[in-house]
Amino acid sequence: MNTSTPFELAELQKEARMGAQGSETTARAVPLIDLSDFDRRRDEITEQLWRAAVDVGFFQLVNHGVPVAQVREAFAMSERFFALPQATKAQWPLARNAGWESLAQVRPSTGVPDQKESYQITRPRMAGLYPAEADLPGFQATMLAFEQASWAVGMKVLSCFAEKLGFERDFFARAHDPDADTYQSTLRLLHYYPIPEDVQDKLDYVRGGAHTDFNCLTILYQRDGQGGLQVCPGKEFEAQEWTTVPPREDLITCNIGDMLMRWSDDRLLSNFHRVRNPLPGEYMGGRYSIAFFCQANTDALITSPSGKYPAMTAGDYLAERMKANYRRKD
Ligand SMILES: O=C(O)CCC(=O)C(=O)O
Ligand SMILES: [Fe+2]
Repeated sequence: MNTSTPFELAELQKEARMGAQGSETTARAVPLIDLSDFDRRRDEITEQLWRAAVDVGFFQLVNHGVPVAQVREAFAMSERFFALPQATKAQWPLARNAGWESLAQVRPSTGVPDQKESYQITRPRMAGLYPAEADLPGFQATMLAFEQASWAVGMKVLSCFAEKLGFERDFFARAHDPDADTYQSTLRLLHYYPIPEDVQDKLDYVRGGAHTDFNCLTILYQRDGQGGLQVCPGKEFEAQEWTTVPPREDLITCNIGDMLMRWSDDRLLSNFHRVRNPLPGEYMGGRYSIAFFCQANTDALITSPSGKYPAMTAGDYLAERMKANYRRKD
């Protein structure tokens, strides 16, 4: 664990203290919220989302409108992508949330690289970063459709938070305008490497280090049987008790990110989460997950109504967080 906290943002100072193993608890549950019949049930759903967001900061959505066939298709494409040779993927190096990296993300909580590779799609920044159609037929179209479907779920949830915060219903949809060239929401394909046999009984718990997300809201897809995700609610971060988030392919896991925490004056708290290594006897193969980060457009000004946080554009905010995560590449 890092003992010094050489970071300026308050979020990063907190994060640098979250690298310990902590303990696991089953005492709290991840709230499950049904989005079916959304327009008619909007008020009821808004109350449920708000309670989950305020109490725990993470929740799962069922009947969210993204067909499970589409989720499976996205995962199948993701597996095909990561199966490409390293040298091929290295042609699309990560820069500003677009492109591929392997073992490059060092979370401030752990100081060691996450045991994963990832590929990020931030639409306005993708020139030269997609595989050729001949090499991976249908990849780009599948991922762009999935990005759009995920954006729609994210904006539905954020529209409920907007109303509770006293903003216009479409406040966040405008701040995440997908047609603007300042758009910076990101679809991230993740692949945690399979655990080699010779270290299976020597693992520490870190596969992906503890962190809060930098964005407004995360939409996360997991695969049945590929667990490991754990969360620690923001308001309980001192206790460092972690709860497992069930990996179910029909659910979307959501968590509040730091942009929304600032925008809501800390009424909505971002939550720490991590991916722990499998324990002896658990599945030791690769873990695939897909995240969609609702990140306000670069020119959106994140203000804190009480003045607790200085106003900052979402572009500057994200750049600062990225710098702290990819220090070695600066
Ligand atoms: O892979 C996961 O389940 C979590 C990924 C994550 O937290 C992230 O990329 O921010
Ligand atoms: Fe995350």
